[in-house]
Amino acid sequence: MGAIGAEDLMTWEKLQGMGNGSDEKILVLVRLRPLNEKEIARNEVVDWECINSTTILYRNSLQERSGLPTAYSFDRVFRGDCTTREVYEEGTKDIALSVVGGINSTIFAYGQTSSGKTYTMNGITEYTVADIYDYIHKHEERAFVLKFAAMEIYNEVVKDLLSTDNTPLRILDDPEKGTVIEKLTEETLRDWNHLKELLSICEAQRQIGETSLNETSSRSHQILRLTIESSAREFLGKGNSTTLAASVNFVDLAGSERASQALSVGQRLKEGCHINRSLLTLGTVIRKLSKGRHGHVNYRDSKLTRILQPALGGNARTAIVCTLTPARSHVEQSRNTLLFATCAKEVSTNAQVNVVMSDKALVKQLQKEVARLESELRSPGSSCDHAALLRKKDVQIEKLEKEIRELKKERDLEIRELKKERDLNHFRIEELLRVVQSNEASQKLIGNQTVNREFERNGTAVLLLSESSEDHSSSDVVSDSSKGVDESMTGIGEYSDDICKEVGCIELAESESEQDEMYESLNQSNAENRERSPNMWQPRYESIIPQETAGAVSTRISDTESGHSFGLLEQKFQDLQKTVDSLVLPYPDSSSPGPTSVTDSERLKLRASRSSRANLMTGSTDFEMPEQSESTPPTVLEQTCNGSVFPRKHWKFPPVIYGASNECFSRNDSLSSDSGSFIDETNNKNTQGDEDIPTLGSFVAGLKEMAKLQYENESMNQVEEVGKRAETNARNAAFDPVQDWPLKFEKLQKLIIELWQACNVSLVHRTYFILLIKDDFTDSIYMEVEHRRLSFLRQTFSQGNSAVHDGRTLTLASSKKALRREREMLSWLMHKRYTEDERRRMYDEWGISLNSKKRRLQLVRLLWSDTVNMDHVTKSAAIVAKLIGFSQHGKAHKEMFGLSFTPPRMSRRSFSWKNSMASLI
Ligand SMILES: Nc1ncnc2c1ncn2[C@@H]1O[C@H](COP(=O)(O)OP(=O)(O)OP(=O)(O)O)[C@@H](O)[C@H]1O
Repeated sequence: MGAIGAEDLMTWEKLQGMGNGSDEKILVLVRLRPLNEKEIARNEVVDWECINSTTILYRNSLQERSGLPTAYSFDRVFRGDCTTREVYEEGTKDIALSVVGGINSTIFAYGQTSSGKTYTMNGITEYTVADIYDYIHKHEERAFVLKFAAMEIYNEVVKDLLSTDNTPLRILDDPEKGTVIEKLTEETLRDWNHLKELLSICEAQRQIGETSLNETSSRSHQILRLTIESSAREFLGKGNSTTLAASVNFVDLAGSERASQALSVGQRLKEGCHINRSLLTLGTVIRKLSKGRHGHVNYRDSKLTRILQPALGGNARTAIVCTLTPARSHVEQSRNTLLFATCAKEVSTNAQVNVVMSDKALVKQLQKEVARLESELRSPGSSCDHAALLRKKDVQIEKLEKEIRELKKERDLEIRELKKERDLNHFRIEELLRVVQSNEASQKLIGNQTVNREFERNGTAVLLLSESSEDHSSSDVVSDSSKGVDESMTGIGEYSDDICKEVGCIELAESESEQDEMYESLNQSNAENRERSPNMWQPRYESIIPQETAGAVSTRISDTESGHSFGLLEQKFQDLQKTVDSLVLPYPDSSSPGPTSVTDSERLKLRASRSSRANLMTGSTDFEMPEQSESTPPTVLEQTCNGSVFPRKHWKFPPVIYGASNECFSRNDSLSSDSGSFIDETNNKNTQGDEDIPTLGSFVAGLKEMAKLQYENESMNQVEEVGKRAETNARNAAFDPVQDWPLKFEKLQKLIIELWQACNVSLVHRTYFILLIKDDFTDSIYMEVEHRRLSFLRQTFSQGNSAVHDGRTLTLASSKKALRREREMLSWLMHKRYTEDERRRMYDEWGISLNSKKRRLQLVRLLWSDTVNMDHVTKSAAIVAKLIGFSQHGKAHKEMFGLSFTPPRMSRRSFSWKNSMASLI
């Protein structure tokens, strides 16, 4: 069964003028019956009046004041004196007879018990069937087949009224036919009399129920279904006939006094045990449908609504006759019936003519449809439309693909950034863990150490912490007493290295107040110690506390634009340090004695060292030395090279020299960030220890300084550079700085290594540099600047000139001397960092006889001596790194100290040092 085609519809419309497949509201009729005998006997008052053909009015003066509506309008209302014939003719006939034209229809009778439902429905059924037969007789050109079925729904059980078998019937869902009742008797009517017989059977069946159970008739639903199929006689037997098929349902519902509860709330809903489920669901379905066909409609909640689903918002024309009892005593039920009717009149159905086509007719129909579509495709206008549509779609697809590509790119970038951040965090955590572990180890070490104070040969007092467990090999002791290095000095190195250096590198940002407190503590302790031993603390302070710090650099440059940006970088750096601090804490200090026994002097030293590192790393400015430092004799270097005295500037290692140009080197206000880590070379001959090793912090500060100076220089030359750039770019059109960097890196690295050697640059500096600065393009700025500085320095030295840096004059001779001192210090550290076995293996590897003297010194002198062999360079760097306690986590160090930076994406045309520097900010 399916919707009829246009031609068939026209045929039907000609016949009936209806069934065009559009939405149609349910027809709602209200029939008021007259007072019955009992009611008259009770002197019931009639409160309802049909004031016209569509409106019924409640006339009770008391109720009028209750605020409830008094007038109700419907499609048609019938007074008590109206006959059923009138109700049929003027109300339901049109809908009921739709069935002959292939349109499903349903007529409901709804109302409270004894309101006249059965009375009305019996009449309507009879008149309809009579009219159907009349129609059949008048349309002999068509062959009709009538089938009749009847059922009753009681207590949600479906019963066949044409069968004596009381077995409940099942409701099934058929994919083609929709909802069907299994095994329901369907009689093909022979004639009108036959139908009358069947109706009698139904009545009898219901009658049985009525007698066996009180009120059954008012609590059961009866559905009489008449199905009509019709075909044009001329096509019958030819295989191409079209059949119209539809059913009309006559539904006599249960008494609505139960149904009213479905429309009520509160107290009445509690009477659930008496509520007829099918009526309740009918009310709910009608209410939902009255608000439009939105959302789920619970047809399947009851047998009635499931069976009559097409009549409730589906493919059917529907009429509801609401019957009313006029008596005042039933006013509440009457109102509920009118409420239901009001909802029902808002419900729409969509009836269509149902046609059953023979296979042949179906093929013919399909062929016609194919022909129509082919002709559409062939017509030039439509194909042109298709082409245009396709082009439009193509453009849309392209646009979408582009958007997807963009989004993908953005996502990839984000992922890359996140990965970088993750890696950085990973390294930071590893580094922190390492430092925390070192810190713990250091604290244990302090607890185990014994405190010794000895006066050195030069009369300087130092605090010695020697580990009782330390086993020193006499063969490895540097015997040159003139160097002032003694085995008993080991403790200093251990102490400062484990506590001051490693912790100092991480334990960075001290608050200003804490620094002040430390400074006071230092002064106080100094004063006390001066009383005990006037010179005792002096060298120590000199060796530990820096005069200028990396922070001084940022302060100094903060006036300039580039300095301001550089300051931001420093700020970033400090933020990181704070985070590190929070992770490293609690750290034993004088205010919170740790579990180990640490003397005041040890604590003092610890704090002094901490302060120095903190000061160095945080970039705090002008951490003034205790006044004793003022009396420190000027270094030989300072006196001989510069001719003037620079209090508190002490150099022990070959200087790490930075500076963009002559002016930069000679700037008196340029404070070397690493100077603070160099100690007096004359006064401290005997106090050498690895605490004197330039820290990674100082190295980093130096790198930043040189990069910053380069940036400043670039800024000054910017105008000039812009002019040259076009020419350079044109010349280097095929040059990609990023892609070509690895090659350039190799060349630069070679040159730098040679220059280090030529300029006697500190081995520690070389090691830091080689381990931190790799062939990553982001490091290119440091490589370039280092190369420029060294080139300048070698040129200066070769001309016999001296370079002035940080107020100090540097010459080839002085740098040589400093390098020699550094080698001595490193040789002394060798027995600390390497076991005897390890040292022996190294001597063997480096071709040093085990019987020879000063083997450590011999080895250290070999380090960094070959500028061509990269294997030699790598091994040298590894050994120096181990000696100075520098971990190989180059990347972690770079990230931690803010050395790593990603240059902005640059094209060949825009590449410049300024861009590289800008990315530092
Ligand atoms: N319009 C009417 N004119 C005269 N008598 C009527 C009318 N309507 C109903 N009656 C009479 O009222 C009585 C009850 O009618 P009917 O049985 O049709 O009510 P009902 O609503 O079907 O009740 P139930 O729900 O209990 O089956 C019947 O005796 C019937 O003849």
